[in-house]
Amino acid sequence: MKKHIHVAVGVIENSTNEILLAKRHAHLHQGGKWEFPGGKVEAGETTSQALIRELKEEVDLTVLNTTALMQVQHDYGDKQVLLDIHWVKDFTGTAKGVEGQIVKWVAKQELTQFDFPEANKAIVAKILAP
Ligand SMILES: Nc1nc2c([nH]c(=O)n2[C@@H]2O[C@H](COP(=O)(O)OP(=O)(O)OP(=O)(O)O)[C@@H](O)[C@H]2O)c(=O)[nH]1
Ligand SMILES: [Mg+2]
Repeated sequence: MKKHIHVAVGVIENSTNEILLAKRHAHLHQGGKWEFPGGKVEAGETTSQALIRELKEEVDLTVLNTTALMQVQHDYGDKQVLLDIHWVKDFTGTAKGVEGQIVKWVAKQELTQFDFPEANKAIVAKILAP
């Protein structure tokens, strides 16, 4: 049976309106592509709780609050994902790739130049025309 996974995804925006991207490790699903940091929602967590946990684990940011932005469902063939995307503007700390991944703050207009997983096209469109 195909795997269905629920993913909390953060569009993290800093005070100069840049968005944080991370590069997925080559061995992961959709490896080598850029992503918005986040990860799987675990049993008993809200999306916001999952995102707050993941952003600490992955990029060492302390998030105080998130706001729901949109949901995107996508079938990769091997896997079906439900991306639950939240805006994150309320955080402290300095972003770093805790798991050795490259992280980068990018101006919104430059987002179209990055190679994202297919499901992310709708997210980039929403960021550019909210
Ligand atoms: N984090 C994240 N995942 C995305 C994005 N777009 C997208 O299709 N995905 C997919 O959603 C799933 C998220 O899984 P993940 O690898 O981040 O999950 P995780 O952090 O909990 O990792 P884990 O597998 O080590 O527990 C992957 O299949 C990934 O390909 C995105 O922008 N950010
Ligand atoms: Mg992840």
